[in-house]
Amino acid sequence: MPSPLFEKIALVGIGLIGSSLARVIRRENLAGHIAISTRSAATLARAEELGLGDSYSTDARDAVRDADLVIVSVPVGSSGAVAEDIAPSLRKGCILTDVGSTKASVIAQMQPFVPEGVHFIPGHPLAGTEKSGPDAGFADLFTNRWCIFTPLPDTDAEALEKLSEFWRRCGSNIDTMDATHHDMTLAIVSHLPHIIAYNIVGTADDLETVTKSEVIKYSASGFRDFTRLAASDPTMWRDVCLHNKDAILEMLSRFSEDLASLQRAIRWGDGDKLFDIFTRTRAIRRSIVEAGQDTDAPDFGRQAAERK
Ligand SMILES: NC(=O)C1=CN([C@@H]2O[C@H](COP(=O)(O)OP(=O)(O)OC[C@H]3O[C@@H](n4cnc5c(N)ncnc54)[C@H](O)[C@@H]3O)[C@@H](O)[C@H]2O)C=CC1
Ligand SMILES: O=C(O)C(=O)Cc1ccc(O)cc1
Repeated sequence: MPSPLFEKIALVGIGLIGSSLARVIRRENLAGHIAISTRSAATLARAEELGLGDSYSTDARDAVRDADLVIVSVPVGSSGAVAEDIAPSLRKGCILTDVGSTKASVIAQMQPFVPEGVHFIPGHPLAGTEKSGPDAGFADLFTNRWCIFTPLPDTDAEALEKLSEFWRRCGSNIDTMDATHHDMTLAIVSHLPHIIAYNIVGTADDLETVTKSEVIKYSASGFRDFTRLAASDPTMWRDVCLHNKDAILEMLSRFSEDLASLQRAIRWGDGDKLFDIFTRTRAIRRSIVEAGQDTDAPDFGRQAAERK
């Protein structure tokens, strides 16, 4: 077993992502000490019952003191308040990172509070589920998933490499990009799918002719995938929408234009157009599967291991 990468890791927020980190940090022996902090006493008590850490506090300042890695895993709208709270207790030389689904807003909220000598490296693991809370996490969540960093111009290369090594040991592949590009990309591949899911499930629920029991009865199809996404945490997704507003609105307007074009093809019976669009999108799915990127495939783990 290699020696721990960090002496003390502080996890601020112990929901799906924080608790998955706690579990993989323990399994891979990545920290000499895991300090856990979260706002709610009940959540903290549950984390303790689950044995996720070595120390527990509702006071984030206590948890981060002497930590050489601090990971903030809270809804993106709370990042600024957390940064302001913990700033005076951060150890000089420590790495401060986050896992938020949006990056420009998190940087704007957190950076002003980052003390001189602390390495702030914004991050985002592209791994998750519709579940939340400390019971929902699992150690393999990050296996063969991307973790994207959006470093700032003055980010220390050594600190970035150390944090990359941490995420590699959590099982992830690393990529870096600027925050604006991240937010645009994630708006289309992650934020819009969730918004569309919330919308379609809400629409179905509103329809008086499609009673709730029919929604349940016939949902063993594409609709079922939407209901999974639409069960995602409301606080988290409210914050994503409010904090990636411009990119989401841009992608929604493109989406609406393309949907209107599809609607027109259906209205006018333009079968060729429909066939062309559906053929193009099928090719995209096939290229994902052929590239071995279909993480839902039953043998994805094996395929990924063989590629390494
Ligand atoms: N759920 C997912 O699939 C993914 C989520 N993310 C990001 O990870 C972050 C955390 O999400 P989850 O773990 O899913 O959420 P969660 O709802 O499971 O957990 C959030 C945690 O933050 C704590 N918290 C909330 N406000 C706080 C505050 N002001 N101070 C201290 N603690 C606070 C809660 O008590 C809870 O422990 C979010 O920023 C989200 O955008 C990133 C990748 C995937
Ligand atoms: O559950 C799913 O399908 C997800 O897409 C999970 C997810 C949600 C938010 C992120 O920022 C990253 C991953």
